[in-house]
Amino acid sequence: MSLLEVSHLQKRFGGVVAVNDVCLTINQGEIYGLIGPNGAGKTTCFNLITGLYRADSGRFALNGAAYSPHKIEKVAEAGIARTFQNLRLFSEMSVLENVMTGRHVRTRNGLWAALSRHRRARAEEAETERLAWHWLEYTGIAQFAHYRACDLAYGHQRRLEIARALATEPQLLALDEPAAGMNAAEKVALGALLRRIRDDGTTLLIIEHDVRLIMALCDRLSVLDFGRVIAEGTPQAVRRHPDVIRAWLGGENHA
Ligand SMILES: Nc1ncnc2c1ncn2[C@@H]1O[C@H](COP(=O)(O)OP(=O)(O)OP(=O)(O)O)[C@@H](O)[C@H]1O
Repeated sequence: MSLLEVSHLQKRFGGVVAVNDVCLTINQGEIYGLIGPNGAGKTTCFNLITGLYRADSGRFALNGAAYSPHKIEKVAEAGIARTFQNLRLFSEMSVLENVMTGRHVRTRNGLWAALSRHRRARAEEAETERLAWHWLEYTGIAQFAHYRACDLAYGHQRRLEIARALATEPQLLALDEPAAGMNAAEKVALGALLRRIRDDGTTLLIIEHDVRLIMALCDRLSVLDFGRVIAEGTPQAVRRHPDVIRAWLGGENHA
């Protein structure tokens, strides 16, 4: 069953058509990849889906209903959470507090009420903290809960971004280059975490330059080139697609 359908998405920057008539369907419970050479339109596509940019044209449907990703908060409320290629943590806040900020999307009173002394807000805040601990355990960084985010090792900061995104209880978790800057062992561990997230019921959308990792991880993927989808399907099918070989993977390639 489809979770997110993107139809005829278009985005220009001046004379550049960054995303050109892109259609894709992400099914519930799968890991879906977006790959392509530099400048292919992956980030733009991702930013359109997650509300950072506004499309010139095109439509989105989430669980079969129209979805308009105009505002970041609306995107989170709709059940889509994302991480950023360049980490966007609250670097002076603790690891635990960072995850709690993710959870505030789902609480009734929100961050400001939580700062007040209202009894209901206090109870909600205790629940927020309990859930934040859960996500820290889940992502394997609970032992760093009281560190400042900026004092974590890079690989752990990436996990923290994932923990914070999971705290919003997303239906779709969108990850922008989650393996960037990681060593081989960290990538293997990341792959295991992402599979676990999928197996526990969250759908994933991933942009990643490490083709070997994404081919091993994704259930299906789309390949973009010059803003267009040139191939879509399982890693096995995509890897053999002549346009993909020509446009990008080529030669001894990384696949
Ligand atoms: N904010 C912007 N202003 C102007 N042009 C942009 C902007 N963002 C992207 N572009 C252009 O749109 C095209 C697609 O860029 P995009 O960043 O989406 O590609 P990408 O596949 O994510 O590339 P990379 O792998 O290098 O991150 C490129 O030609 C890029 O120069």
